[in-house]
Amino acid sequence: MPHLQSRSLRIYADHLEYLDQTQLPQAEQWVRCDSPEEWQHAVKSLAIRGAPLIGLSAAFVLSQYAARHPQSDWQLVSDRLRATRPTAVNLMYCLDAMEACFEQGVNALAERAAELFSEDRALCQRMAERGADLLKTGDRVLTHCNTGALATAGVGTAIGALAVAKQRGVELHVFVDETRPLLQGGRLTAWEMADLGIPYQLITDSMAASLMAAGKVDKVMVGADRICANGDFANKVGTYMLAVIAHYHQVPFYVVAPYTTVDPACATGADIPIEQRDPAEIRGVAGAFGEVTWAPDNAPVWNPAFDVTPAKLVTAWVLDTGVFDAAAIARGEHCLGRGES
Ligand SMILES: CSC[C@@H](O)[C@@H](O)C(=O)COP(=O)(O)O
Repeated sequence: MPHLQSRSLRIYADHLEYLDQTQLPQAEQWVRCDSPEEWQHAVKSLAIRGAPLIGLSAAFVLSQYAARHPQSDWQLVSDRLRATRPTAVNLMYCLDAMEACFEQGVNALAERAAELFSEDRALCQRMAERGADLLKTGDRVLTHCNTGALATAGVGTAIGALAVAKQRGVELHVFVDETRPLLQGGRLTAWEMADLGIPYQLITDSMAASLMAAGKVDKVMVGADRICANGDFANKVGTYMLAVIAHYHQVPFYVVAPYTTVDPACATGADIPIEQRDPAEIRGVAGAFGEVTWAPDNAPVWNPAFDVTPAKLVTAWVLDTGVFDAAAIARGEHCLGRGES
């Protein structure tokens, strides 16, 4: 029996198992992870993905490594884990928390990782309830990428809000952006909507503008990988485009995230490091779910995994600590909750 479990992670005393998100929804395959190297491979391939889940799984991998190798250089391993994906700051948050326990030894590390896991579950619930307060029966909500239970220890971020609304009896219709190039929407969010029993329709990312022009979208809700001091935020590439068209069509645009995604050290979006990925993902479909190429071999590619949405396009930032408008963000109120849980 695992000590701790979420929709996509099982924690045992000396190893973890993850639900391989590259195989979903065709197969629900749990994979054992015994080492930092295996974890890095899983995270780079997006078998483990989503800002909170990346950070939480890293905390357990580090604690289990430390228990197995009490004499080795834990800092070196933490540095390697930290460098695996650069954009989502939750990874840095979790590793900072773990490094602060190095001197207290392996038991303290295991306890800290478990605390981070329980904390994330509670943060999800709080932000999801605040997000659900913004939704009413009949709302047609457009979302991007995957922000549900698969990506966190709890109900999720933006999808968490949809799930809580559904539990309250609020009847929604969700438009799911397919989310090119790695199809987190088409594969994972569509699967989670069906699991939650929320009516949805899948669209390609390029259909969002005409859907809004047709008056079919009431709200946009997305997650975040890093929120800056000025409210700019990084999220899955395509989010910025959605924010621009939502602004043009006067559709409210909400970002839902835990305080662990806020990075007060990033003054503006220009400070966020954006991950560049394998050109093969754009030349066709690449990854564990298959490989088909349609572009010319070696076609030059630009493949950023994330983009930055400027604060001026956001209607409100829905955090576990509160719902913040532009004036509250300008006063830095979203940064105040950082460090408290
Ligand atoms: C958990 S929600 C926030 C984000 O992590 C999510 O929207 C996202 O962009 C995930 O990107 P991914 O590359 O799939 O890890």
